[in-house]
Amino acid sequence: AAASLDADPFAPEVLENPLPLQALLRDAGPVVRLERYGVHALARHEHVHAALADWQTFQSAAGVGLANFRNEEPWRPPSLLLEADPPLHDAPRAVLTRILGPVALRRLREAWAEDARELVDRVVRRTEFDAVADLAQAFPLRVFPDAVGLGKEGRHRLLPYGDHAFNAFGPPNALVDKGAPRIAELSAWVDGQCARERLAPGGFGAAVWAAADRGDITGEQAPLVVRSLLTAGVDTTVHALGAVLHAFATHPGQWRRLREDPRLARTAFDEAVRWESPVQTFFRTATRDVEIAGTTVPDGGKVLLFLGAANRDPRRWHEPDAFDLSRDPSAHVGFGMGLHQCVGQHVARLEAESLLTALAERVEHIEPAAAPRRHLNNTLRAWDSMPVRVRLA
Ligand code: HEM
Ligand SMILES: CC(C)Cc1ccc(C(=O)O)cc1
Repeated sequence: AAASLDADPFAPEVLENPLPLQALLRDAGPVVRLERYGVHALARHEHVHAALADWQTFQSAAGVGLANFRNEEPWRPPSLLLEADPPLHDAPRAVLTRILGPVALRRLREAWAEDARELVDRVVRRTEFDAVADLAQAFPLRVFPDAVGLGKEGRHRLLPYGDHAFNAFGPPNALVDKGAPRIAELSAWVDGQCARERLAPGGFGAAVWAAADRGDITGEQAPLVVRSLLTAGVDTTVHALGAVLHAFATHPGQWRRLREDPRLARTAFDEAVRWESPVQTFFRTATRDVEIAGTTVPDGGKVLLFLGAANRDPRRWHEPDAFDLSRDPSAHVGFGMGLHQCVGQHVARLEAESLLTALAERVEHIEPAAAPRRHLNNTLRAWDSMPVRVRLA
């Protein structure tokens, strides 16, 4: 029978430092029973990868959180991408694939590079600042809402909305309770921003509505597809940028490598997504009694995928705990894998490339100025603050 643990992956001390539990889960066996939540956990790269690739057996339509939509009401109408299986998933996915694809993003490259240079010039002049507030949060919140076509008012609601959405994938714990009082107001605002008339021409949102006009998706689906952008597109990139800045601030040799070869910016970002895994975990639901490495997961059983653990699995990675720009990080599962693999990953990479390239031009050295402070979330590995000191080039 599978090993079983009474550990709580969503306990504050584990969210603060998940590495010990990740190692415990990987070494306990290919499948581990988490008694506390009545779910099975996969933490080795091989099995996480296999489950993500097998969307028929491990579905998303019953929700990718602990809540099982087969017998529980979702807290909001399910996403047509994240919480849908084919065929419902197909058209919304095809629409976003085109809108967020590398070709479509070329038109944003120069504007985002210029925006990053302006922001970096202003921030690094202070030589000491908070890399989270002044860069990791500031840059995405400058460029992404504009790219979607949001109005100027109320953008400060995006982060807390996403923070609650990511907490809601976990169990109903104190972190979910923390976001509950505001979520009705935040949801009303976010849902309002998805209406056709609220979205500026030329943005990702307007492009979704244009797809509805062409009949690629229906008019009822269009606002939900825009909601996906607002839910998934902010907190993820904010905390991934926090991760790459923290990686460079604590690995001066890697910063030197980037300065010598700024083309490494994209690789550096994917290596940081592997090393830190801003999205640590989420679930799938078994669509039949399925045997994994000798353990049977029952039909309807929830399977918790530990992306962060898989991204540091010594069975797959040489020196997994090292942040190393010389490795090829492309097999990481930090963006997922297979049918539901992140459709916004090219947007995230362009944001990171813009910001890191601007920083590498201006900053000769970056280091921590004080201990950083983590932001706890049931799904996201995140920072609240990261004081840094820089020496200008
Ligand atoms: C570094 C930043 C990001 C990370 C780490 C990340 C991570 C992920 C992961 C792990 C998944 C797979 C979920 C699953 O398999 O159930 C995913 C899916 C998705 N992401 Fe991202 N994401 C990021 C940025 C973005 C951005 C910027 C957008 C929008 C512009 C976005 C939109 C989506 C959507 C819509 C899905 C659902 C895709 C589907 O189910 O077909 N993400 N993301
Ligand atoms: C890592 C994923 C759980 C991020 C995410 C969140 C929300 C959506 C949506 O479609 O609302 C899509 C992707």
